Order: sequence, then C-alpha cells, then structure tokens
Amino acid sequence: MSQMQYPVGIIGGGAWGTALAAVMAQIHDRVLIWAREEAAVHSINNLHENSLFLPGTSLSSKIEATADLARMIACENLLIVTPAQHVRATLAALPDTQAPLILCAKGIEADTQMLVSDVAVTTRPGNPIAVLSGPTFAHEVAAGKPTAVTLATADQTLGSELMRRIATPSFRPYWSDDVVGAEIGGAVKNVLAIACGVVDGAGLGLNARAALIARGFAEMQRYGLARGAKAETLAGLSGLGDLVLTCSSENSRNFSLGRGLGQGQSSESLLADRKTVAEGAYTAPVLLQSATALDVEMPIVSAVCALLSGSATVDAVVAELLARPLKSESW
Ligand SMILES: NC(=O)C1=CN([C@@H]2O[C@H](COP(=O)(O)OP(=O)(O)OC[C@H]3O[C@@H](n4cnc5c(N)ncnc54)[C@H](O)[C@@H]3O)[C@@H](O)[C@H]2O)C=CC1
Ligand SMILES: O=C(CO)COP(=O)(O)O
Repeated sequence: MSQMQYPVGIIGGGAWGTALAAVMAQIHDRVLIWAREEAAVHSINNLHENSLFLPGTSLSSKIEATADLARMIACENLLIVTPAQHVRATLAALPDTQAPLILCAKGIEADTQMLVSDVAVTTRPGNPIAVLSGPTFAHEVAAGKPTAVTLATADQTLGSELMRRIATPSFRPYWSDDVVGAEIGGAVKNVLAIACGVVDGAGLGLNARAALIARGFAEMQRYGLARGAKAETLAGLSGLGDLVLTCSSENSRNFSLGRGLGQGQSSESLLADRKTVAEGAYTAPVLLQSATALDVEMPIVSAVCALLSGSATVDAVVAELLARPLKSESW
C-alpha cells in the first residue's frame, strides 16, 4: 500500500468536521477523521454516528476516526476544522506532511489578531493553504442538502485541484483568489449573528434585524477592505451569504448565544460548560481591537463586546446605536 492511504483527511471531529467527513465519503472510498475526544472516535467507528457533536446523523462506514494526530500524515489533503483558537496548537502538533491544508474555522486568533490563514502560514510554512467558508449549517450539509461554498487559494491551479477533490453533486465550491476576504466574512458574521440573536431575544422586531444585517454588512465591508479583502468576496457566499444564514436561524450557535443575552442572561452562564463552540464570543473582542488599530468604526461589534463583557445592558447599547450622529449610508 502506498504511504498516502486517504485522498482526504479531516482534523477536528466537531459538528463541521463530521459533516465534511460525510460529504467526502460520498466521493472517496476512505476518509480519516481525527477527533480529540475518545468518545467521538468510539462513536464514529462503532456506531457510525458522532453522538457528541452531530447526533442523529448516520455516517458512512467509509469514515474511520482516530485520536492519533500522527496518523493524519497518511492523507493527501487535510481539512482543518478545529475552532480558530486551537488551530495553532493543532497544526504545531501535526507531524511533517506536505499535504495542502484547507482551513475551515471561522475566527480571528485572540492574542495575535491573526487570521487563521496567517496562523497556518506561520506554523506550517511548507504546506499549501486554502480557505473553505460559506453558508453551511453542519446538519444540512451532512444530510446532503444543496450547499455552495467559497474555496479560496492564492494559486488557481491548486484551487482547481482542490475543488475537484471536494465537490459533490450537492456540495459546490466556487474558487476565489481572495483568501483574506473569505476568512473575514466568516469571522465577522459570527459576531453579527450574536447581535441578531440579541435583537430576537429582546423582541426588537424584524425591521431591527434587517437594519442590523445591512449595517453589520457595512461594518464587515469597512473592516475587510482595511485588511485587504475584495468587496466582491465579502458580498459573496463567505460574507453576505453566511451573514444572512446565520442571522436568521436559531440553528446558529452564535445567534442562540445572542438570543440568551437579549433575554437578559449573562455570557458567563450561557458559555459555562458549553461543549459546542460559539466562535463569535472569542472573535468579538479581538475584532474590535483590530478594527480600532486600523481606525475602522464597528459600532455593532462594539455593542456585542459590551454585552459579552457585561459592561452594558441591551437597552443601553440599543439606545447608544440609535443615538449615533446622523450620517450618509455609504460604507
Ligand atoms: N457547525 C457548523 O455548522 C459550522 C462550523 N464552522 C466552524 O468550524 C469550526 C469548528 O466548529 P464545529 O465543528 O461546529 O465545533 P463543535 O462546536 O461541534 O465542537 C467543538 C470542537 O472543538 C474542539 N476542541 C475543543 N477544545 C479543543 C482543543 N483544545 N484543541 C482542539 N480542538 C478542540 C472539539 O474537539 C470539537 O471538535 C468553528 O470555527 C466553526 O465556526 C464552519 C461552518 C459550519
Ligand atoms: O458557520 C456556520 C454556518 O455557516 C455555523 O454557525 P454557528 O457557528 O453560529 O452555528
């Protein structure tokens, strides 16, 4: 048997990694997934279900799970699907491999303000890098429902090759050369989804939610352009597409977190003992720091930070947003 035994491997056995494994098993004979929790490994291998993170979805027996990260070097391509704050440590612990890394986390690293692609380039300078992002609730993708994503690579040849490796009749990637833009859309929309959840939880109405999506998108554009993203990427699947999805459904963990805040619960109680990740809670403070350093105004993101830290009430942040000086609608 050749050294490369798996065309695609997945690092991260949460809901999204498991859903991606299900997609890959539609087109590849063998899929290897690394999960940090032994219970997830056991469940995938023996029950063909990830009962920890994606309960209720039957998985193909072509999917093999392992808790041994070193085994992932047997994969020709690697989807990296740990939460953003754990990508650095996970990639540092991965033994040497030349496999392209397809980054799937949506967030900004807390201490460094680095995008996940910057973290990957720093940690694994020898590996080709791609970003996969878009409107993709894991349970829908795992069920084979039609889904479209952005696959961003600086090199189009690599992008075309990776698209061939991951596209299925129901999972359709579109290539982009804008790696930064694809990442910023996914990271920022998580924070804005918390804000939309707050609007829902506080009963502020659908007009307010639509206004928040539109003005939140303006914040995403301002910040993205300041970090070198392209406007067209932010208006695409990985930006506006994912913003609309996540801001309009209780299936979103970020939206649900915001809903609890809007109902008056504290972020400590909402995040305590949480097994699943609401990335926006970690991205919000670092996003605001980064925006401030770039002199980019993000009043909605600032409001989310105040609610997460408990430094302001919902009534106070809404009053403050509405009392901002009247201005042009342009970005
Ligand atoms: N669930 C979804 O529908 C989607 C999620 N994403 C993104 O995928 C990323 C992973 O999210 P999910 O799979 O949903 O996670 P999840 O919420 O289902 O599970 C939590 C994950 O965090 C991992 N984890 C916890 N502590 C860790 C550590 N110290 N080191 C490494 N891993 C650790 C767990 O092993 C588990 O895989 C996030 O960035 C999320 O925004 C992207 C698209 C869709
Ligand atoms: O990124 C997602 C959908 O595209 C999942 O959103 P949540 O992490 O808020 O559940």
